Amino acid sequence: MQSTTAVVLDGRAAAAAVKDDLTGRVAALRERGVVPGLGTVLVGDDPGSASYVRGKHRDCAEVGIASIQVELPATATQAEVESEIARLNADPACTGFIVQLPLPKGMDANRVLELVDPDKDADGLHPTNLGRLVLRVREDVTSPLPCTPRGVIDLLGRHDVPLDGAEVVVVGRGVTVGRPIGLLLTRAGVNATVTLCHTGTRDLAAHLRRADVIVAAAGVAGLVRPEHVKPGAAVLDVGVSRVLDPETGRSRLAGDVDPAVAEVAGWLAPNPGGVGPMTRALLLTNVVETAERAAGLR
Ligand SMILES: Nc1nc2c(c(=O)[nH]1)N[C@@H](CN(C=O)c1ccc(C(=O)N[C@@H](CCC(=O)O)C(=O)O)cc1)CN2
Repeated sequence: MQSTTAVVLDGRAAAAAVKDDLTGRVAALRERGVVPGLGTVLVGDDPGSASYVRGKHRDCAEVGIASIQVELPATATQAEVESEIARLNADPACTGFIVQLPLPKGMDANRVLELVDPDKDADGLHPTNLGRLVLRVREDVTSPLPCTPRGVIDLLGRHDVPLDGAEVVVVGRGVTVGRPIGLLLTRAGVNATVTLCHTGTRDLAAHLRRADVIVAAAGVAGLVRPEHVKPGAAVLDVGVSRVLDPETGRSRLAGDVDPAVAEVAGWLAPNPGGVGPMTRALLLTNVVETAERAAGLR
């Protein structure tokens, strides 16, 4: 039995609080005749992606956001996906939408993301919205922000994890987490110093050992081990990969962080139960904020 010392950054509890707040805001919008609606575009039959999309629509039902679900087979062409994007851009019932990533091999995901109307970009991944995040270092960013990085910062803030002047090491340079999170964490008012590590990083262990905060989003099971973590550091496990469980002989999902890190870290966002539920909650937040802006409430 391991003795756990880290404070758990409980994403399920935090997401419940976010959704509770959103429920009241959606009701206020509905009173004004505005019904926020989230659209999702799911291409292919990846069971993980399908399950994430189902979760997003369950969340919508909980807070009163309408759901629009588009599903295309793995054989769909680029043109078919693009025509669904055009349809959602034009649909007044859809106030925000996402394209579930990853798209099947061979599809140009960047082109698809660029076709989403930036004012309906519930993921904050359109180049215009990412560009606004780059440009607005000191003022508030009033455009949608990428959901997972926003969830990470929200979770840290709720637990008073110090970020001002903190050394943050992010592992993974993907577009949904690694690349945008540095932009959010280095904004004036947050003031973290961010190192973005990736598969080309020469001495990852050395970077990890000096971090006050580690955000592990590499998709490599058990990558961050207790000997990599400075005592008292905050560790957020965002990575997901599939591994073979030697005890059951079955494959299962695994995070990037060895659970034994809880004995060294000051705070730990586990996976599952940490950042994942916040990704979903902040997606709803983006949808509600977009509708509030359109209704002149922000
Ligand atoms: N268009 C996007 N695609 C993807 C994103 C994204 O933000 N936008 N992120 C990930 C997947 N993702 C959301 O889409 C996501 C991943 C995990 C979870 C989650 O709640 N996980 C649970 C565990 C799984 C479960 O219980 O079902 C947890 O961590 O506790 C939510 C959303 C890639 N694609």
